[in-house]
Amino acid sequence: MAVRAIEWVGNETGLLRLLDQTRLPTEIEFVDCRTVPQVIEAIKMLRVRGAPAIGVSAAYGIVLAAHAATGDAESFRQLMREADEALFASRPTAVNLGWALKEMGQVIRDVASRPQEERLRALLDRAREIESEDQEMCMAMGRHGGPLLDHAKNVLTHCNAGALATAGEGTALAVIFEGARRNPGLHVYADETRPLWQGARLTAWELVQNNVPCTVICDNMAASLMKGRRIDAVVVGADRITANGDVANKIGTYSVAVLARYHGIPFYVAAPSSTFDFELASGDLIPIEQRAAGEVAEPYGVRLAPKEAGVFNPAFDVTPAELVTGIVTEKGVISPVNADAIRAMLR
Ligand SMILES: CSC[C@@H](O)[C@@H](O)C(=O)COP(=O)(O)O
Repeated sequence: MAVRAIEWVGNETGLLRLLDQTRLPTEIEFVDCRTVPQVIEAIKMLRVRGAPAIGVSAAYGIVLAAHAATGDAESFRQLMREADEALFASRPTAVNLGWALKEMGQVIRDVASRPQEERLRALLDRAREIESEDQEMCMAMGRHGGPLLDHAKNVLTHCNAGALATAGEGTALAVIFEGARRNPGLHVYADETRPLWQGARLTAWELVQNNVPCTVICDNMAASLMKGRRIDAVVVGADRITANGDVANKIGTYSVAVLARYHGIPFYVAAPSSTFDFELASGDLIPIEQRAAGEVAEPYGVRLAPKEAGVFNPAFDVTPAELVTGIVTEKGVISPVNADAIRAMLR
């Protein structure tokens, strides 16, 4: 992708530049964040979104928080604690956010007593590493997952798990891009992904940019395509995978998984190790973000449902492990999915 979704601009005292994903695909606009509240606003409003991307942004958010620190170790720790808690609370489901903050927490502990320039340098170094590790994990997922699509003509994906959602080429889209390089006829169906159209606006945009043939479908069309044998595989990303292999991802993923099982179509999840949460035994323990009613009833200011109607708007659902054919990680494909296989591969 020519434009970068996330970029740290400058040295230790620089700023975080985010591609404003709410404006895509019609406008390429950036937001410059110089403070933690600006990063939190960008995460909450989905200017930056996708599990790995919000983890990387939060890591840079900690560097921004440290700009304001001038005092001793204790006041530095206090300031960092406040920033960590505020960033952590910005979105609840993707575990990458908490994972990245934990990584930064280790640096905070190590450098609290050091001079301010050293603190900033160490924090920026770790945030940059988190970003480049994510890039490498994306590449590795592509390498491991691409061959799964060698014999596919049509692949379906849901939401956006591409370059916009990560620091690299994506998770599910890294697999699909590599699949398309190996198997140039590959065509992608992109679920539009209601209510915020991450599929129609973002995935289709990325596929077009990369010259991969794609067709946008409404979320309720996959069943009919599958029945007509027009989908050979499904590849999606994940926001959190629990110890037993249950997968939280964008709302609607679960229905795609059920449909895939019914029609005998392989259903793959692509996710880096930062998306695994071994502390949660199963998917019913994952906190699911509830978002504003207006996203469903009045998207982009156009009222669709009467004001008096109730609205249910969970941002994610959980697909049980038994519906997942395999999980593509940076270490390889885990298949069939079970807790022991996951631990053995990632530890
Ligand atoms: C590599 S991104 C994987 C997931 O984070 C993605 O599929 C997803 O559900 C994103 O949801 P969003 O609400 O747009 O942040």
